Amino acid sequence: MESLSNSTSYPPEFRPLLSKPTEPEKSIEPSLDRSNDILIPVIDLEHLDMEKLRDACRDWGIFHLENTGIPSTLMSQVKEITKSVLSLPFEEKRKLFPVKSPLSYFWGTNTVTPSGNALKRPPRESSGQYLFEGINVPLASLSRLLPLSCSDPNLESFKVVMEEYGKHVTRIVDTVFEALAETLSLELSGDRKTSCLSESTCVIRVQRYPPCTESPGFKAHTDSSMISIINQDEVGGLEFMKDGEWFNVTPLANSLVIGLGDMMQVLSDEEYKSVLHKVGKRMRKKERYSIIYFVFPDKDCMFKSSRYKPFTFSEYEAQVKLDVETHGIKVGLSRLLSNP
Ligand SMILES: O=C(O)CCC(=O)C(=O)O
Ligand SMILES: [Fe+2]
Repeated sequence: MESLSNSTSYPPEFRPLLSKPTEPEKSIEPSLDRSNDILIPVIDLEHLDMEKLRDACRDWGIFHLENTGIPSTLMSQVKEITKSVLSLPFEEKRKLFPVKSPLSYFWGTNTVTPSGNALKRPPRESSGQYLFEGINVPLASLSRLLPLSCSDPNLESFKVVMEEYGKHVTRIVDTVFEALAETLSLELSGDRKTSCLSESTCVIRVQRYPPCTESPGFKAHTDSSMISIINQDEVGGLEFMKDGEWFNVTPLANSLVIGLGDMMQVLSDEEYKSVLHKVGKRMRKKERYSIIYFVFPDKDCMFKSSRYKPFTFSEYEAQVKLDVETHGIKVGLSRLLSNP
């Protein structure tokens, strides 16, 4: 059972909503509909089956990736250090990862754009409806953690482990992206490929969802990324939409979840679709952690396709940010249709 002794590690708005340890323990929460568990395709990175990969992308937009080559010790370290850092007292997280710095701590869905960037303003009152918190870790800015790391040994490990994890995921993304290009018969030059998978804009986001009776974690959205690599823990809660219905992504040990983002939808000329997903209600007594790696194109990467007006990635990001700030939701690619 989760102890509430660490409730001060949560934002004050979350605290009244956390599950009480005195509530009766149930193995399955009534709100967690197991009938919607579904086995998404499992792709073996060591023995890539192109046909299976194409079907997974065309019919699902989301799949498990196994045999990723990430050492199991590193996987455990990533999870442990994520837990340690996010369990620091709330005020300490704010101090260590200020809102305006690249390595920023955020909480509540209204503080983060769907492309994974923290909005530069404090959370609104209404942010209590979806409860989660996280730290944005742009890989290119990790070295800035160094001066901070003397003050807390956790931070030194956080930096080292995230850098190591980042290297592995970059390798994985490279292989997966090349395979996807092959399934689409896309002839991409080296420069185009580098521009589609910009290392300078890659972001890891570590997230924590509190034990909570009623509130879900993250509202339905598509990612603005090319590809997102979700490392969810055994608590589960990740859901996606297929043929108009929500399904649970049942956690699969030793694997990563690959989700296609909006930029893959455009690059593939809609052969593949970005996956609509959310984090729903979970086991009420358990915290949930996820580590997500978003791969974005370069800011000036230009996209030309049959359905959309030509645009650069930074134009898309700006549109998404504007929509989120003015309407509270991401409108997404439909903004850029050539024939709306
Ligand atoms: O926490 C998760 O598993 C997914 C969160 C998510 O979809 C996102 O951060 O874009
Ligand atoms: Fe997402």
